[in-house]
Amino acid sequence: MVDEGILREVYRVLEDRRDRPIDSYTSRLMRDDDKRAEDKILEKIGEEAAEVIIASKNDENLVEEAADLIFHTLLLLVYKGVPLDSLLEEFAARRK
Ligand SMILES: N=c1c2ncn([C@@H]3O[C@H](COP(=O)(O)OP(=O)(O)OP(=O)(O)O)[C@@H](O)[C@H]3O)c2ncn1[C@@H]1O[C@H](COP(=O)(O)O)[C@@H](O)[C@H]1O
Repeated sequence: MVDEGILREVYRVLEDRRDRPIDSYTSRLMRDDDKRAEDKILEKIGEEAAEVIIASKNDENLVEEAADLIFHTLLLLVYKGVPLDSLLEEFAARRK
């Protein structure tokens, strides 16, 4: 069983791609070029959200599509400089 530490690990890689860009998918998304980085990431989130809806309706690939949506949302948070702990604290604060 994989534990949730994988999310922290991936987050750390994304912060590294932001701070020390290489030729990779996430570094490219976080770089301003012909399109602004933020717009590229937001566009991906829109696409992935639509794919989650389709996957759910068709009962097909829901886990994969949800992972894509969550991944690109994490990428946005990284790009905006939000620490993972802020997200985790927000969930913890909502816990009743
Ligand atoms: N978890 C992911 C991950 N999930 C999804 N994706 C990418 O997100 C994209 C999903 O977009 P689509 O489903 O629209 O597929 P696509 O048609 O290939 O999309 P486009 O590339 O054309 O936009 C694909 O290119 C996937 O490869 C991811 N890319 C990277 N990671 C993690 O991020 C880390 C850093 O990635 P790199 O920047 O590639 O090193 C990796 O080590 C992984 O742990």
